[in-house]
Amino acid sequence: MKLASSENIRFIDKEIEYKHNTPSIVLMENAGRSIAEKMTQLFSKQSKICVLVGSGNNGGDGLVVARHLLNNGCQKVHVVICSTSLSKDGQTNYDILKTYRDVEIYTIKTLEKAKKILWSSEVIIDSLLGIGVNKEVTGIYAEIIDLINQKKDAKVISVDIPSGLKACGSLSKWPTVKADHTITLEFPKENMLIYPHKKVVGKLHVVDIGIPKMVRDRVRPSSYQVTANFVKKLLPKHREDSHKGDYGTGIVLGGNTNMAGAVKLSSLAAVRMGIGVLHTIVPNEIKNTVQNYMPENITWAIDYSKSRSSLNDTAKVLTKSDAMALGMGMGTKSNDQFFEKLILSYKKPLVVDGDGLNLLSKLPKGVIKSNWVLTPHPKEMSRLTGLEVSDIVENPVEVCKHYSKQFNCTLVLKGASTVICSPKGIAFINTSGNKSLSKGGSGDVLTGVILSLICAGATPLAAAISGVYIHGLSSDLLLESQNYRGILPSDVANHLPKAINSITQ
Ligand SMILES: NC(=O)C1=CN([C@@H]2O[C@H](COP(=O)(O)OP(=O)(O)OC[C@H]3O[C@@H](n4cnc5c(N)ncnc54)[C@H](O)[C@@H]3O)[C@@H](O)[C@H]2O)[C@H](O)CC1
Ligand SMILES: [K+]
Repeated sequence: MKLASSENIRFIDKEIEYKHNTPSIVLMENAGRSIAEKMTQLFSKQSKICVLVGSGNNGGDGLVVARHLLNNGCQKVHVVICSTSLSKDGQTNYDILKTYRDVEIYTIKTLEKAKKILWSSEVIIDSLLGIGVNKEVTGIYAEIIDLINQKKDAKVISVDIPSGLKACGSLSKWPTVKADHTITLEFPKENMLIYPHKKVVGKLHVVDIGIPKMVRDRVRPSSYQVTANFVKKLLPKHREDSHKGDYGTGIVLGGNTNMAGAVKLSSLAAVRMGIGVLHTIVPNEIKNTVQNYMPENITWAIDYSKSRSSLNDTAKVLTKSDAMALGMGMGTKSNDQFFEKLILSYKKPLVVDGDGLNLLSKLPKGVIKSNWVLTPHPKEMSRLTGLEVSDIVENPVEVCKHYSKQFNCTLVLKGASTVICSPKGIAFINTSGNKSLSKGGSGDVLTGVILSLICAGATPLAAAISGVYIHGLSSDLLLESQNYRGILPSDVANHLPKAINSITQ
C-alpha cells in the first residue's frame, strides 16, 4: 500500500484542481464529510465536542467536520478558532458554519477561555495543524497541544495527522498531539506506521475523499506499507511436480564455540520456509551439536583462523549454492581474514547478519554488492554507518533509504517497525510482528527465512520484504494463543508454515 509524503498530497491536490477542474474546496468538503462519518462510530451524539481549528486547510477540514457532526445530530459542538487568520477554503467554511444555530464558535483570545472549553469536553477534535507543519510548534499552538495532552479523560481525535507530527522525516522535538484516533485522508502517511512517531497516532483510520483512481495511480511515493496481498504476489511459486532442486541450495555460515544457537535457528527457519537443500558451515567445535539439532541439513566444519584451507574444503559447496546467510553468532575474533576472502570470492546473493555486519563495518563499503541483503539492528547499523543509535531510531526510514542507496544493496533495518529499502532507496515498512520478537535469536530466524526465499527464486529485495512480513506474522499468530514473554524464536520458526498458509490460502 502506498504511503504518502506531504509532496505526494500536494501533487494530488494540484492534479485534482488543474487537470480535473475541481475546486479545492470540493476535496475539503469530501474530507470533512468522510471524517465526520467515521467519527459517528467513535463517540455518541450526546458527547460534548470541541473542535480546535488552526490557520491552514487542516483547520478548514475541522470546520467541515463540525458542520457534518451537527447535520448528523450532535448537539453540543463547540468550535475554537485558534488563529487570527484562516485559509481561503477555511474562511468559506467558517462563513457557512456561522449561519448554523446549534454551534458555539469562539475565536481564541486568551488561553483561559480555550482551557475552560477544553476542560469540559468529552471529545476533542484536533484540526490545528495538518501535513503543512513546517516549523517548530511554539506559542499558542504549543500551549493548546500541551493542554490537550494533559486532559486524560477526553477522547482525542486528530484530523488527518496529530498536530505537530510531520508526515515523513525525523522525530520532531516540539509539542505534538497524542491522539486516541487519527483519521487520515486517502493514504496513510509514512511516519504513522513507524515508531517512535506511531505512538502519538493512536488507532489509525484511512478515509476516502474521492480522489479518482487515475490520480491515485499517478502518485509515486518513496515508501510503501507491506501487506499480505503484496507478499502473496512476491512469494516464489511452488509446483506440484517439483523437486528439491526447484527450491535451491543454501548455506548458513556462522557460529562460534559458545554460539551454536544462532546457526541452529537460521537453519531451522530456512528449512521451515521450504529450502531445497541446506548446508550449515560452522567451526569444528560446534559441528556435532549443530548436526544433532535437526536431521534436515548437511553440516560442514571449518576453522576461521585457517582461511585458505577452510575455503578450499568448502569450495564445492560454496560453488553449487544459490545463496548464503553469513555471520550469525560468528564472533569477531580471528576471523576477519576468512570473512573478507569469503565475501570477495562469493558472487551469489548474500544475507549478512549479526557479527557478519560487525566484521563488514571494518571494511570499505565498496565490497558490498547489489545482490546482498544486510539485516542490521540499530546498534549494528550504527557500527556500519558511524551514526549515533539515537539518530537511527528517531529517523529509521530516512536513514535506511539513504544507506541502501549508498551501499547499493537491500537493507533491512530491524526494529519495532522494520524498514526494508531497495538499492534505489524505496522503503517498505513492515507492521507485522509484536514484542515477542524482542529476544536474542529472532534475527537469526529472520536471516534463515530470507535465505530460503532467495534460494526458491525470489529477488533479494522480494525475499527481504516477504521474509520480514512472514516472520512477524508467524509471531502474531502465536500471540493469539500465548503470552508474548514465552514465545521463542524457535517457536516462530516452527510456526512459519502456518504463517505462509494464512497468506496463501
Ligand atoms: N488531498 C488531501 O489530503 C487534502 C487535505 N486537506 C487538508 O489540508 C491539510 C494541509 O493543509 P495546509 O494548509 O497545507 O497545511 P496545514 O493545515 O497543516 O497548516 C499549515 C498552516 O499553518 C502554518 N504552520 C505550519 N507550521 C506551523 C507551526 N509550527 N506553527 C504555526 N503555524 C504553522 C503554515 O504556514 C500554514 O499557514 C491536510 O493535512 C488536510 O487536513 C484538504 O482539506 C483536502 C485535500
Ligand atoms: K491535525
